[in-house]
Amino acid sequence: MRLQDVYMLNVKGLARGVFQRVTGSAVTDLYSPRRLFSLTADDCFQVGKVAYDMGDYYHAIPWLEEAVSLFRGSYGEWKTEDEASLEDALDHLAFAYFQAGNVSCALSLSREFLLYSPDNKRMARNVLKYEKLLAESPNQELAEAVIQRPNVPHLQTRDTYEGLCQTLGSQPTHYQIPSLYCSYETNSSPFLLLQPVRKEVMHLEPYVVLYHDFVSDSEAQKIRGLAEPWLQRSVVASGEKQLPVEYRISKSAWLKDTVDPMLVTLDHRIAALTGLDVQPPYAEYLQVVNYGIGGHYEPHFDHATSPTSPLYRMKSGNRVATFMIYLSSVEAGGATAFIYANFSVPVVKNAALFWWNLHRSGEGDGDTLHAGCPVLVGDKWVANKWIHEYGQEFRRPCSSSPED
Ligand SMILES: O=C(O)CCC(=O)C(=O)O
Ligand SMILES: [Fe+2]
Repeated sequence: MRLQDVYMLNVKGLARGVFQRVTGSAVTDLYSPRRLFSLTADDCFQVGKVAYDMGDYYHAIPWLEEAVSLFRGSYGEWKTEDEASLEDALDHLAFAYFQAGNVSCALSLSREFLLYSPDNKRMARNVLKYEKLLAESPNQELAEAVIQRPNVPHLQTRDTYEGLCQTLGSQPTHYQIPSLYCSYETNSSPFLLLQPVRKEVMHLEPYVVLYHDFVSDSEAQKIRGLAEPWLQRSVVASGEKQLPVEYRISKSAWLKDTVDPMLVTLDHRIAALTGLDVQPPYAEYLQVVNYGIGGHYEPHFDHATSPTSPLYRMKSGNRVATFMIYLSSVEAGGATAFIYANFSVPVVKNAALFWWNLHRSGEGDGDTLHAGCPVLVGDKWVANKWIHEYGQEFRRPCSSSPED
């Protein structure tokens, strides 16, 4: 349902196995599967039932509609794996419509139910109730109640966020801005002089750059393999505690440099490229993150915004910068969206995204609000290296100007 909302997918299409965004009359393919895997009536019923049980009729109705229409089409053909039937779907859909204020739909579906189960007393009572309601206020018949999508209270930036996720990172106008250029980065490091890294400036304020082929395929695979046995549901800082939350759905693991010498090499490469000190305690261990289908990280800041944040336990200040490596590709979805800066970066396997979270004054840069869009198809892996303020005093000198 999250995927359906964020990518504006239509239920009929999903049930047929296609991933299309439908806005008005425009239809865009977000993913073209090589083979169509369609959903059964029972599959659609199960999805609708999840929403129904939460009282979320906005999502329940289209899924139950699809279930009813598929069950109708195959009535009499009984599939052994089916848990539900046309009657179950009609029953749930009728009640969902009633709850949503559409009594006439509730009535006709209930009558249809009685054709198949004429002895059902509960349904017979419902039919009488709906008939009475309609007789009392005949306008109900016309009431095409529009149900609102359940609101996600903490996500005020939802529309911008979803728009940026839907474009899947393609923002052509950005490539027409001359200050956004590509170059070979050596950063005066002897290490990089021998093998420069291809740098793509994505945005200036906040400064966000993408380093292509920062790791090799085998390094990415190795990092994923090292983390895999340690993966656990991701948490976020909430006050002084760390908690699992709906707005961050992924698994993650911390990898100490002592786990494998390759991680030391990786640190040296990050240090050469950023010019920053990434030795503990000036940077955190590598955090490897895995998102499954529907996994996401809604808009957030990487730096602490409260003085009681557990991020300060390292006693090396706030997170001055983020260095995030894409350890996999994805088939669809999963872009990294910068909400206020209004751009998104597609998942580019082996590339690394770097940005400053803090101004030179030490103040958090509110324009770095960003998110990991839900994965539509695929298995997304990233690794975060969070670099702290202390240790960088001569590498990124501070400034009193709040703009710097
Ligand atoms: O997965 C992404 O694209 C973003 C991840 C992120 O922002 C984080 O882990 O803090
Ligand atoms: Fe983040």
